[in-house]
Amino acid sequence: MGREVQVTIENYINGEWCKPVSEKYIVNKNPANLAEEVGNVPDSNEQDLDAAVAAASGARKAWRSMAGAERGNFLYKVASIMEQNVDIIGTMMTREMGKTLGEAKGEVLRGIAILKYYAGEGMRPVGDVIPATDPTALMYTTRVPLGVVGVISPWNFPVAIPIWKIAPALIYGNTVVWKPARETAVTASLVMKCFHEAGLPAGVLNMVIGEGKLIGQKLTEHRQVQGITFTGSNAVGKVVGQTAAARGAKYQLEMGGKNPIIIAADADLELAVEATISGGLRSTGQKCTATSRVIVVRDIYESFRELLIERVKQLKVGNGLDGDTWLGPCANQKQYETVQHYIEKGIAEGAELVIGGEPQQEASLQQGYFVAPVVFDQVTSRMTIAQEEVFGPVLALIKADSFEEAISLANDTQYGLSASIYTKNIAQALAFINETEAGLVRVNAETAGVELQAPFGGLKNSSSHSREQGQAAIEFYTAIKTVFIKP
Ligand SMILES: NC(=O)C1=CN([C@@H]2O[C@H](COP(=O)(O)OP(=O)(O)OC[C@H]3O[C@@H](n4cnc5c(N)ncnc54)[C@H](O)[C@@H]3O)[C@@H](O)[C@H]2O)C=CC1
Ligand SMILES: O=C(O)CCC(=O)C(=O)O
Repeated sequence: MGREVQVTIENYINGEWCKPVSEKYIVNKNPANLAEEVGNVPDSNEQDLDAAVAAASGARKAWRSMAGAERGNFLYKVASIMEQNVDIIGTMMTREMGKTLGEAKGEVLRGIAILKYYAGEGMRPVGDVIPATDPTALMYTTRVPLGVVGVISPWNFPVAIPIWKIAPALIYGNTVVWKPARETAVTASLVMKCFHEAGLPAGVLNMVIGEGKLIGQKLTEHRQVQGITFTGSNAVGKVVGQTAAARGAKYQLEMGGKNPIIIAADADLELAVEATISGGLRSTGQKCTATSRVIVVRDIYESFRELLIERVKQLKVGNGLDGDTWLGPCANQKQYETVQHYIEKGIAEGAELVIGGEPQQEASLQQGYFVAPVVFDQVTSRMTIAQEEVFGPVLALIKADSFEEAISLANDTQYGLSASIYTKNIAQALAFINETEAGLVRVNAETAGVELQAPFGGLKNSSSHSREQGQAAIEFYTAIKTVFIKP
């Protein structure tokens, strides 16, 4: 690939592709090769956002008045268009944020499955009939959409996360203003193109690209936006929640994790090592559900550690478009610097860096944000790398004297998104399920791996205590209306 910019993308407002009012653009580069410019993306301002919110407000009435099945048909169409573009969207995702092509295409397929799932929601029951105290009356609940929903999405799952927010918002009758992460806005525009080609009525879904602290913040503050759904960092999530709450808007936050895997004394070590690697290092560790703390019971600590290191040595770091690459680069400069910061912090606080972290020697890797996957040994729960979200290919090994101590270490964090255990002992598995403070608990499976038909969300500081995906999504995107009819 040369230095030339590949594409210039635009905002999508009221059914049309629009230049940003500022006419300013930012260049997105390939994190695997910074010489490659992937696209020019709009640097929008408040006027672009106002136009998008006005379009979404204008489209509300007609969209919510349609039958659910009719709204569902649009989502089926989007899914079918996306099915024809899996390679294009997947390849762009890899070029724009670095994850391997296999993972990127897998994510597009997941987006398609989510669209189909929510398309079907348009035909499923809403509400209950509730006996009224007056036997001649009919009392029941129905659900109404919130109105305009603001979707603020991150760069780590640039297709699946926005779709798991946009699809339920639309099927339940809301209109949407979407602010994708600027870092993956070209991929976002390909997703938007699928909605456009499906013939969605003008204004129902709008996309404005720009800096989070401007467009995201203004979207959150906007009086004509009735709900805000956010996935990203805890620092920004807190501000989004406070801003929305201050003006009485509904909000939903999915934020960080510091997810533990417990390796019990009776675990199948081969399987546990595979799950640790897959959960911790796939997508270069940039998942909110990524395994970052590996809590191993003393009896098997040494054997597990040796197996893990041997296996990590085999992982091939490289450009995600190359077929033999297992691990791509960090997605952007900020993320790369964050990972370097935590590696230095881990060493400074006395953890032993057993493998990884060193600069890449291969010439082809010098131009990107590559980090060799890291395993830290001798980590204690009070160290920064055991407490703060790294969001990179860094595993922290923590030794537990007993199963009980392993659970208490697992819970020793402000976060509570996902947690897993490897054990063959049913009593231990049940104790883990009962006592672990996490919204997603997995036995003999890795910490990552969210299923679209099941509720997803965290405890403690990982979320605003709401749930996304599956039928749980209806709770955020609608309000209950209780109806009483007397003949
Ligand atoms: N839970 C998750 O899946 C994710 C977690 N993160 C965490 O966040 C860290 C930093 O990554 P960032 O990309 O900087 O995350 P971020 O929280 O800044 O970005 C997430 C989204 O929020 C937008 N945003 C930024 N400032 C905003 C504001 N003031 N008001 C409204 N929206 C705003 C961004 O443009 C993006 O669309 C990562 O190292 C990781 O720890 C990042 C991405 C996803
Ligand atoms: O584990 C997954 O598949 C989903 C991860 C996720 O939701 C995130 O990183 O934001």
